[in-house]
Amino acid sequence: MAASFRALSAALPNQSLTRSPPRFLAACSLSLRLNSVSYTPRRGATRASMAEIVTPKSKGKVKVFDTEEDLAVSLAEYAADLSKKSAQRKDSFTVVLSGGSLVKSLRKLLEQPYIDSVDWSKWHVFWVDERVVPKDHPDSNYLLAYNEFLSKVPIPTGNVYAINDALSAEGAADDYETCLKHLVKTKTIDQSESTGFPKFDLMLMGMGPDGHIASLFPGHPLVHENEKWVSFITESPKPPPQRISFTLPVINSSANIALVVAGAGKATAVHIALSDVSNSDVLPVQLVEPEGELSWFLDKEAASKL
Ligand SMILES: O=C(O)[C@H](O)[C@@H](O)[C@H](O)[C@H](O)COP(=O)(O)O
Repeated sequence: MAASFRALSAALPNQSLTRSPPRFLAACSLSLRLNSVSYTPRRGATRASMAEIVTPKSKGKVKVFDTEEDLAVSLAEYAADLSKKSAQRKDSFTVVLSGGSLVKSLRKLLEQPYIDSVDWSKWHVFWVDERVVPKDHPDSNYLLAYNEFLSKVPIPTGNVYAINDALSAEGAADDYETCLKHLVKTKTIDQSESTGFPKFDLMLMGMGPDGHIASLFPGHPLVHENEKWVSFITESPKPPPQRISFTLPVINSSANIALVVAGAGKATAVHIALSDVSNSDVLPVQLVEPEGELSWFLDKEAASKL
């Protein structure tokens, strides 16, 4: 698909709201269909070029952007739309963040029109995983999100749910689970009618080059935890070793999940996740199948093996 994508993106800049006829990509193990779309996001944002890959529903909607900058523009529009729809319906918009490069990709929400139009007072922010370090430690996902995003938007401080960094990994996981249970009881967080697990409005996650999501790593037993809401790991292959993580059933009870993946180092895992190649060790990312909608935001390097 690499060559087809390059050809398509070269053709995109001069189009406006046009959609080319679907193209079938013989090179893919899955019959992926590519629709090219050039669109102008909301007033104030710059134009972005994008290709959509049509996959079976369970694999989600896949958008491939020419650049990470275009990806960030579209991600802001996506998050702002969900925030608006949710705010029309209820008092809270529950958003879950991962660590890593995802947070930087949220930067366009800090610009117009979103910074003024999003109802930040309704946002409640959680972490799908957190490193068990003090909140002011450079490895802290909370610190990263605070520095890059949370300190720049008017989300009430009481709506930001960081872990208790005075506890052990096990203690912090239990404490976070108790916090979620309380918020489900008070109806700040929705609850899935089918699974009983919390149902977050939007989960924004990165993916590691090995196909891990949150702190669910390939081959680790935590991937199969299906009772707890939040669990812990003390020997994470990605440093630091001590982490807490939402479990897969919580992740999969979400109303919306965005997997935000950029860079050539992720291309193999993206290919495995979106194609039908059979691999003996299923990657955690392959197990993401939310109750609601799954959307992939890829740059062309991450999509280069599709
Ligand atoms: O705390 C963490 O380490 C993360 O939550 C982790 O799951 C991350 O999202 C991926 O490793 C992708 O990270 P990058 O986007 O930085 O590669």
